[in-house]
Amino acid sequence: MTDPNDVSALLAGPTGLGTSAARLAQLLSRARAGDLDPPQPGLDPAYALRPWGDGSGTPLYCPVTERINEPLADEVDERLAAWAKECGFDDDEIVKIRKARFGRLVMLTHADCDDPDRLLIGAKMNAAWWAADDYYADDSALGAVPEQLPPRLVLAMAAMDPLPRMGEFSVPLEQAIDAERVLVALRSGLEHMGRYATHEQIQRTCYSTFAMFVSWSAYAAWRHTGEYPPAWKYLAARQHDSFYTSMTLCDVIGGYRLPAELFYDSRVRRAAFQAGTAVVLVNDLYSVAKDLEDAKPPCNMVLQVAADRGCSIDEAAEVTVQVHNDLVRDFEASHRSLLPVPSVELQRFLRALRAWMGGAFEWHDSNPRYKTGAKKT
Ligand SMILES: CC(C)=CCC/C(C)=C(/C)COP(=O)(O)OP(=O)(O)O
Repeated sequence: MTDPNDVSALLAGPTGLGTSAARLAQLLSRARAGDLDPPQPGLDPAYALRPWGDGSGTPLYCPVTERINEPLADEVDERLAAWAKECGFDDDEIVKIRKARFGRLVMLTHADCDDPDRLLIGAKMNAAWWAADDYYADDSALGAVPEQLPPRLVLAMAAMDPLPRMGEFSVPLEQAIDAERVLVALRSGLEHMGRYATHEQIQRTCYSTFAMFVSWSAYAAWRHTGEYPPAWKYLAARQHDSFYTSMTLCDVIGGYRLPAELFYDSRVRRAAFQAGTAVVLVNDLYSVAKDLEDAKPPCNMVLQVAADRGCSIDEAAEVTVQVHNDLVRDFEASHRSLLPVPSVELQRFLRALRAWMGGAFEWHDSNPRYKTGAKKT
């Protein structure tokens, strides 16, 4: 598998002479085989204009995919499937989890980590978030019911952030969590993270998840009333329902700690939201057909724009691509403006955000989850 600008892996991959030398050797042998395309003129080689979907629309301006290592992805996916069984997912559900390739997602997005056990943190957490999203929030066929969502999310928060003991009232709560595979997955994924993360890193992830749950509750209200939001309001919800949540794992998986005063610095936070929202727009572009198949379609930027403007899906997709491309350019500018900050951790984190965007594009583009038979209207 080739990415035209994979040479940026040299800049952004794991540090260490052995790793860099191995990457260099790999790239040289691919260059000799004519396997690398030249960088696109005028672009930072870390970015490319990437055709998406059937290739007929305006390309996405997106970071390149920095690392593709299929055996590593397979290893993480194997471990993830074993864990999903322990959590209580049934055989059919495990087949779906395997197909979604969350192990491959983290191999692609966390290009600065070669350790399958650390990558497994991201695979477990993303699988658990997506399970909550599918089973509770989005997918009617899997039992998502808007009216039941907020109470279900309350238990999800309890699973992630255990309550103090409350005598007899703790017993039914613990039983309810133990009996529900999605809650077990959230709790267990976070426990795995706890083997590597500080308390502060864990709580960052918890609270960004809980903010995400507020957005899910807004969608549930909109779906329940049938009054879907205009695109601007949908984007306000997407700020916290985005891959920013997944990106809170970047330093933990990368094996370092971005100090809180930098993680929460408004400039860094803005860059992370730009990155997280950009990927979520990629997700919306790839999800249109899947979302339209639902009896009560979930909110989606393309669908909201089409409804607002009374335009076609293709036209609304173009608008979404422009918003995405502007966000990525804004991220690039944010990254550039933060380069003078003398923190190795911050510089690694910003590169990790960029790598996340590039890897997530590749994952969406190649994932069967986003290839459905539905026709565009
Ligand atoms: C953080 C995380 C992976 C949460 C899962 C839900 C989420 C924020 C997504 C980005 C997925 O959004 P959406 O529900 O639109 O995704 P699908 O189209 O169902 O894949």
